Amino acid sequence: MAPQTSLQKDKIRILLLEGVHQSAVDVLASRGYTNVEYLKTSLPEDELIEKIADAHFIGIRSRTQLTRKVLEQAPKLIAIGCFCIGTNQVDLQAATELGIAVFNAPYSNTRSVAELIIAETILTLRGIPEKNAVCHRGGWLKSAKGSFEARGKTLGIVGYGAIGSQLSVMAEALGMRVIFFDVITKLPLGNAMQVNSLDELLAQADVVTLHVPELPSTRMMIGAEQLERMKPGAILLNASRGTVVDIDALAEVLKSGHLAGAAIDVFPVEPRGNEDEFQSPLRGIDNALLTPHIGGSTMEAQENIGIEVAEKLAIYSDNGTTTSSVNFPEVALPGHPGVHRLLHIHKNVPGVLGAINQVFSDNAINISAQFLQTNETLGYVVIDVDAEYSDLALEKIKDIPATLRCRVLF
Ligand SMILES: NC(=O)C1=CN([C@@H]2O[C@H](COP(=O)(O)OP(=O)(O)OC[C@H]3O[C@@H](n4cnc5c(N)ncnc54)[C@H](O)[C@@H]3O)[C@@H](O)[C@H]2O)C=CC1
Ligand SMILES: O=C(O)CCC(=O)C(=O)O
Repeated sequence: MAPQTSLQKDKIRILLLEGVHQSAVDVLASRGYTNVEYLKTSLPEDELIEKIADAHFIGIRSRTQLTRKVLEQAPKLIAIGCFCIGTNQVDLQAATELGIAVFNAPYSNTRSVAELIIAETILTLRGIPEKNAVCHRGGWLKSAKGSFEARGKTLGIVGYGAIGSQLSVMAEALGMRVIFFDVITKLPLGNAMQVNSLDELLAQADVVTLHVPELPSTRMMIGAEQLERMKPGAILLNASRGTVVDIDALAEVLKSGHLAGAAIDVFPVEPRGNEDEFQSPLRGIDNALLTPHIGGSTMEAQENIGIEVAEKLAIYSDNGTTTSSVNFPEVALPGHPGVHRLLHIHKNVPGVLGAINQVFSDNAINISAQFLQTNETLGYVVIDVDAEYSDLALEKIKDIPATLRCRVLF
């Protein structure tokens, strides 16, 4: 039988947005979590605030914005599951300050994105987006002009992380020369070569592909200047985040012919769901291959993500384990048969562990096991105690200054 938590499991409310895969619902149900509200789209802020007010867990993809304002109105929220790689849609600092754990699936859709980029590299080098559009209008663009093999061309990867490095190996298998730029010195796979600057990469690459996270330092990293520095006839691919590229400047260089093509999966503003209109300055530009943020949307990836993130949420709820959390100190905890488990999340300031232990000493409560892990901001203390003492201990440790959240697992 699954362990009980501080609430009956059917009282634990889970809000799943953006059509996360059914596998998530199945995993949660198999662990006893059936109080799930499932929506196919993201929600506008006012509706999100209304729904999150009662939620203990929320599952989102890339569209839902969990801002500080939203999180401050989620008094019961224990954890957030990002059913994707990126976590830029969550105000991580606010989540941390509020003691809310954040989980994601850091590798589950890596392969899907890399495969899409390989396909787009070939399609854009052949001018297929434009030829396809012309055919749809009844035209016939049978010509080799502007069509190239991928073999022998230079692929410039910006961000050599999980996706960038996987892509590197696949592109070399096609006979491409691979260069990459990353802010960190990375071990190049195969014959790939790290270059020293973005400008160096832009000057050499026939195809530039972006795989950086959304950060203040990556916002608009490809603007008009960088686009001008790309080789005439080069191609830009973006499946990272929409804020990384100045989309108006990109529309200009596609119209002017400086770039031969682009494939764009992510946009500064994306529709909330499939019913909303997609608006972009790239609409109507034939040599721009546009996709609706589906880099990670394959059946394989979505099913795996559903399982991975739902398991992380359920395990955290069941026994307090935070392994691979994005913002919490990581603790892999054993089971706690026969004892109650107190979870105490606090600001990482001196003296909290001492204050907690003082409570146990003052009240003569025996500790069966204790775990402590901290990161820069948070301290996470887990204490197993005899069942009869857990209510008293919870009451006392809740009042310790610097406490953010505190709960007991039965
Ligand atoms: N289109 C889609 O559906 C998907 C999009 N993504 C996006 O792709 C991004 C990358 O994913 P992963 O490769 O898994 O991330 P990762 O964290 O493994 O790699 C990112 C790399 O970018 C580098 N980097 C950071 N700032 C940089 C800068 N200013 N210049 C150059 N390099 C920089 C990092 O050092 C790291 O090596 C995610 O953060 C997400 O936003 C991820 C999955 C699906
Ligand atoms: O599938 C999604 O909704 C988002 C995919 C993505 O961008 C990510 O994993 O970071």
